[in-house]
Amino acid sequence: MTGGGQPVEAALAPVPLDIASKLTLPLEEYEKQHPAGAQVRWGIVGAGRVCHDFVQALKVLPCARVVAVAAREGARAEKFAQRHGIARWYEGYQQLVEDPDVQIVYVGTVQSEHLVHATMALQAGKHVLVEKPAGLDATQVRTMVQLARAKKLFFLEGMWTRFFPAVEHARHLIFERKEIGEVSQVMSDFGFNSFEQEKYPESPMYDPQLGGGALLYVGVYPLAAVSWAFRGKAPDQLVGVGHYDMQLSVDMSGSLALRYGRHGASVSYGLMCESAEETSVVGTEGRLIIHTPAHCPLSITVSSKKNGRGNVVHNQLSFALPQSTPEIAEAGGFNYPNSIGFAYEAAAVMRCLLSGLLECPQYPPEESIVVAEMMDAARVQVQCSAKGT
Ligand SMILES: NC(=O)C1=CN([C@@H]2O[C@H](COP(=O)(O)OP(=O)(O)OC[C@H]3O[C@@H](n4cnc5c(N)ncnc54)[C@H](OP(=O)(O)O)[C@@H]3O)[C@@H](O)[C@H]2O)C=CC1
Ligand SMILES: O=C1OC[C@@H](O)[C@H](O)[C@H]1O
Repeated sequence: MTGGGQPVEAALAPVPLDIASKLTLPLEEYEKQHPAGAQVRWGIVGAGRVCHDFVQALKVLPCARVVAVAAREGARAEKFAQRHGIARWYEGYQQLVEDPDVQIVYVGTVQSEHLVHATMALQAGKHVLVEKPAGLDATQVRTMVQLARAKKLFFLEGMWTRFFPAVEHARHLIFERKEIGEVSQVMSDFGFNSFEQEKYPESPMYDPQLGGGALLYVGVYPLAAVSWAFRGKAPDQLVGVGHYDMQLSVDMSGSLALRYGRHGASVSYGLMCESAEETSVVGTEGRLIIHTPAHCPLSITVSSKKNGRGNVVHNQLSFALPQSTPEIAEAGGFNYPNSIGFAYEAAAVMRCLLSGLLECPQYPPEESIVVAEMMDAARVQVQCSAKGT
């Protein structure tokens, strides 16, 4: 698309990971690059908490326009539309994906429904940004990727972490400036006390039928972090243990070890308590820490190794979030930490659409599949360990 909102016709080859960091731009620069008056018209599937946060973040991007929202119940969609000044609302998602004014659909529904709703949108000829985890397993993710490619439509799993300037800069320092040498070890964790925000046991977060559980909700983040540090490669080996809530049959925490040739990674995640939430990438000549909250980070420390054990020089870098607006405050702020940072992901998506790219170099579909495969492997291991088999 060259502006003006025509559908993307040409599928372009995915951009190699190496140039991902060259797409890092301050938000104003994204806007300047767009042709005058260019707009991307979003439709929102779901009227829950993350949909609210995503729509709030779009408000800092002049190129973004939300034209419609849909919920299972009309009254809920209507209330959401009124709150955010959205022109049209629908009862049921099908009508939204058929709305000719919608160019890209944001799927923010419960995890078990991502495949259903992303497929619905792609079948209707709409580009798709689907919340993490894209699917419940690798087969589901492959199905969506294949469909998007067959229809020459944009598809991205909303692994929003990738688009935070802190992460894009970390990748630039590691892979282009080779600041820490060869990546050798990665440690990443994400845990929070879900009982503070989710009703137990009613919340979808604890319902295996709705895609609940620690691995799919939070384990996906440290696994995706390990994945970028090892350049999207699949690990040679993955072993893991974890804890299950036996009454609900849902996983509540896990610890995984991964081997990549002679290199390795460790990952832990859980829904029962708040962890330090850092990602640490250790190389032969230094290390880089993505500071907490590592799934939506604002700072990193690069440490260069000098001669002699323990002799390192640290350099901390901070990246401010986009500035909020009175309009955002009036609509009730955000439900989740640093959600205004959804603007980075949305800006990158719109930049792709406006320049005809059907896949985001920051998180190519192949990598979503690799991460889903890791989760498939982890699930088997964690289940066995939890059941003592
Ligand atoms: N990137 C991020 O930082 C975050 C991502 N997420 C992800 O967003 C997704 C939704 O999470 P969140 O917004 O917190 O959840 P909510 O419970 O607030 O919203 C759930 C949404 O799912 C829809 N839905 C569709 N079918 C069902 C069903 N059978 N049962 C219940 N709900 C259904 C609801 O639809 P309707 O409105 O039509 O009633 C609602 O919009 C998850 O994939 C989660 O992992 C969540 C938080 C932050
Ligand atoms: O992705 C997420 O899913 C669960 C949320 O509670 C968490 O904050 C988040 O970012």
